[in-house]
Amino acid sequence: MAKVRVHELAKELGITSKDALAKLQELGEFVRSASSTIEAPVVKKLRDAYPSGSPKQAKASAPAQARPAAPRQAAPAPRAAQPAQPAQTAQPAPTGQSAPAPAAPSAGVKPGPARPAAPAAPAPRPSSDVARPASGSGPRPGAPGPRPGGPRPGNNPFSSSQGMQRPGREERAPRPGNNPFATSQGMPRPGRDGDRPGGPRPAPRPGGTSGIPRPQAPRPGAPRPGAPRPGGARPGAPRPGGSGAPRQGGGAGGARPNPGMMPPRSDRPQPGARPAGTGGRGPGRPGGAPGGAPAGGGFGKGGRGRGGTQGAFGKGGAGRGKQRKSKRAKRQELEQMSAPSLGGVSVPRGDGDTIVRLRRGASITDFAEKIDANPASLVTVLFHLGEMATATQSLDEETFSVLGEELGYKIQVVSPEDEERELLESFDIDLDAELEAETDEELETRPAVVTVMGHVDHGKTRLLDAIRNTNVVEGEHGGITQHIGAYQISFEHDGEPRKLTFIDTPGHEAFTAMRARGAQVTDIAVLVVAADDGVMPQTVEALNHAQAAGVPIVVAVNKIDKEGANPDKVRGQLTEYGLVPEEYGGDTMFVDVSARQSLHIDDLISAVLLTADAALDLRANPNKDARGVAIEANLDRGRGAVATVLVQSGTLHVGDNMVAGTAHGRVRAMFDEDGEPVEVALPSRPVQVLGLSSVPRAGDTFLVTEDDRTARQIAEKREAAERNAQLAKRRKRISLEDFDKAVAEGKIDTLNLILKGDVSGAVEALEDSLLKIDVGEEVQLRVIHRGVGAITQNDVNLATVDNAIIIGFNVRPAERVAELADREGVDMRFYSVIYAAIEDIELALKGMLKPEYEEVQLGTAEVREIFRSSKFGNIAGSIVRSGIIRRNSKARLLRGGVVVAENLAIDSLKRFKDDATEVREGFECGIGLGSFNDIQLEDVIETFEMREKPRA
Ligand SMILES: Nc1nc2c(ncn2[C@@H]2O[C@H](COP(=O)(O)OP(=O)(O)OP(=O)(O)O)[C@@H](O)[C@H]2O)c(=O)[nH]1
Repeated sequence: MAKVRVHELAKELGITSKDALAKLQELGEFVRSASSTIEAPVVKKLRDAYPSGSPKQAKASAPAQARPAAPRQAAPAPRAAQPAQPAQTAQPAPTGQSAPAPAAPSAGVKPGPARPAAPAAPAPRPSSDVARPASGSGPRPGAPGPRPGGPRPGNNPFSSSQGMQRPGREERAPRPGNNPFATSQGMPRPGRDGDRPGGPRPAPRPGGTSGIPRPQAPRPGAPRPGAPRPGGARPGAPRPGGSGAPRQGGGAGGARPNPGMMPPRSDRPQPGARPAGTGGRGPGRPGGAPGGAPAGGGFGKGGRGRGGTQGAFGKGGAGRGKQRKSKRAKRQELEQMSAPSLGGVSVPRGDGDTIVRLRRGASITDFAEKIDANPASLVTVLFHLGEMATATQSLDEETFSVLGEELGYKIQVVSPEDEERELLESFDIDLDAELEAETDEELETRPAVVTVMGHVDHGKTRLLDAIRNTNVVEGEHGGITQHIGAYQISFEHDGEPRKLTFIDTPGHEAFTAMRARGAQVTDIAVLVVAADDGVMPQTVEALNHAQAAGVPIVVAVNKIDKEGANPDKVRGQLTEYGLVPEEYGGDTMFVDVSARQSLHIDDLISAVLLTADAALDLRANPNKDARGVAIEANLDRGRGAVATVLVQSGTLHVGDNMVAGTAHGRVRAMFDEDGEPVEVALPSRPVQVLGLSSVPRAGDTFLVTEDDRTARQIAEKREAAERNAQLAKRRKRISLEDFDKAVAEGKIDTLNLILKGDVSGAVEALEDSLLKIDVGEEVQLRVIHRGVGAITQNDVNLATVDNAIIIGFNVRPAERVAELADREGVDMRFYSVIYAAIEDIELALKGMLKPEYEEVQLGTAEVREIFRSSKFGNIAGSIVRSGIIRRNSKARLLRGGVVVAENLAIDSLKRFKDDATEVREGFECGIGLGSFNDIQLEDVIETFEMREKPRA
């Protein structure tokens, strides 16, 4: 006679399979699942337990039986993930709303009692779940394991959670990650759930714990249970394999065994690190702890036997199963011990402190590469954390940190400088280590590199010419002098020939542009101030740039030949900016010169040399592959990419393989500033290089590699990184709103400001007032630059380099500067009232500034025709009357000048048959307003967007 299965017997007795299983467990019979067959003696035992077939008896006994399990849950967990158990115990707590208190622990142990209680629960449940408790009171036909409430995806490797169907997914609010228009691709931020309209989402739990929102307890399986995950508030977040509460049996040794709770592979012991295992492992062992029903959810050893009956006899079957295991299986098992199974995939797990460094804009594939995981598995894990991303899609820092935290890794998204360092390290090139390893013997003196800066028309170009003509030692150059971006002169100083390199691109534009790329080229700055004009806004700007870069300054007081020249006034003025002349007891050298008349140019050069000798250690190792910076570059019709590079260390030879930024190639030829061919270029030597594949940017670093392949690969990697970084949204540096966050995270402790105003008095007043703000101990306020006039590209560059915020007082950005600031993520603020600026800064320092938004109209369109589509609803054939109509922008509908519908969006936008992103004034288009269909002829569709409001 065929052996009877648990569910059949349960049916016969008029109880649920679950209750039958619970009862069996209580009776000391270890049965794996409802579909397991049981031996006659066991059948009898169960029959005896239900003489009248009343399920009530079974239910009544359940809490008592569950109770012993409770201490287990509370017991200190031996494994890292086990402390996650509180989530399980916490889970049932809300169940108590509808079930008696003892049911709480039992829910984690044994869902039996919880389930009957559920029908009384008013909590919202998805229909399938609601149906299930109802059936729980009577025999459940044909439930050989999976519950009738729906298929149990337990054994489905693609299933979202091993054990249970995931509740209420479809009724959840769309995750931001799935929204292609979302501003961040990220996960729900900490605390965001609370902000969500309607509060936390109800997360009906499958399997009968009733539809209660998950408490914001540490997720079972979270590596650090004490630390709630940033996304921890996602109530309905899928649970990793077998994780706690949803699988009611998970809590205490899988007291309610169920195939759905089994790990994807029956022979794989669920690592203790995963939640269900926390309960399942120990007590699941045959003859285990109190309440320790074996074979818990397939985690216990007893559950490993193939047939259902083995389960009923516990130990024996398990033992044999173990013996039969092959070495390979054992190895796999071992591997799995450290590989949490989240959503049916196994991923190598970190210990919580393992640091993984990723480039900005890195993708899942990059992360997978670092932890030696399958990218597809990580995609699945991420999906289970509520975020959808492809393997190659760039993720932001927060998404990575959530993913990393789940898997036990600390993710560090590295800065472009670190990124560059790491990129080179992957080619076994460590420039820092290389420099550090250089001994004094290897280092040789190199010429100083000088940049000339100053206000417009104060004579920078003229001075550079004058200096160039002072090239007295090697005066016999034969070629035609040409501008290549830099030149070198030889000069006799103290009876010794000395060389100096001048960057021939006057002004601080080049200077900051290079600094913005992380290239520190200049050793010394010559600040040119016209003696007849005195200190002017750009003088101050230049000075600030040099000081911010920590570069010593020599002041050239120019145009002393002019009438009205007052060099002393210049000295006095600059003293106010911290440049105190030597003759006044300071340490800055001032030299009065006339560029036009070439007066005292020698003195100026001597002053530069003296300052260099006094302040700088100008040495480099010439005996290695060259490293340096591209100063400028252009595409020449005949010669291809022509780049002027400055060798900073090593020696550059014709024939070397080099990579400069994203350009690479073999040095075909080199020329100096006189157009003369050069074979080798030593440190501090600027040369024009031919042979690169493309044009590098000013400030791109270059280096010589052993072979052309390495050069090419570095260039390609840089290009890819750049592309990724672009994709990973624009760089957000620091804004007033997130200043406090950055401080809290320890990223910054100083708020750098650049102040620009219409008149100097206002700027000074603003600065004075700002510096009076009491900012407390932890943060500092620093004005790194102040000036009069429009906000320039230089201001933005400086803000980029020094992570500053630009305050514009009665001034606006110059042309294209706003775009640049936007691209670089520089926060610019405009004010016309000083106290408003002060108030904002103060609020920002206290972390209380919130952005304000205002509506800005984009355009209007008049409806001329209505197309009815069964698929898309009504489409408004319209003509754009003003501005532009942009897809996905917000919209409202006006009829006769009256708003008839708000909160609409341009859901679809077409020009004839083609999709359009935007349609301009005067053009016709088809507009779909989503599900809104009440469109009439002559209606006006008005579109607008919300923009951050500039503070007055
Ligand atoms: N009298 C006199 N005029 C000078 C001297 N140096 C420069 N100039 C004049 O000042 C004007 C501006 O000189 P530039 O060298 O072009 O000044 P700059 O600072 O390079 O100017 P921008 O490139 O516009 O920033 C020219 O007409 C020069 O001839 C000087 O020492 N004496």
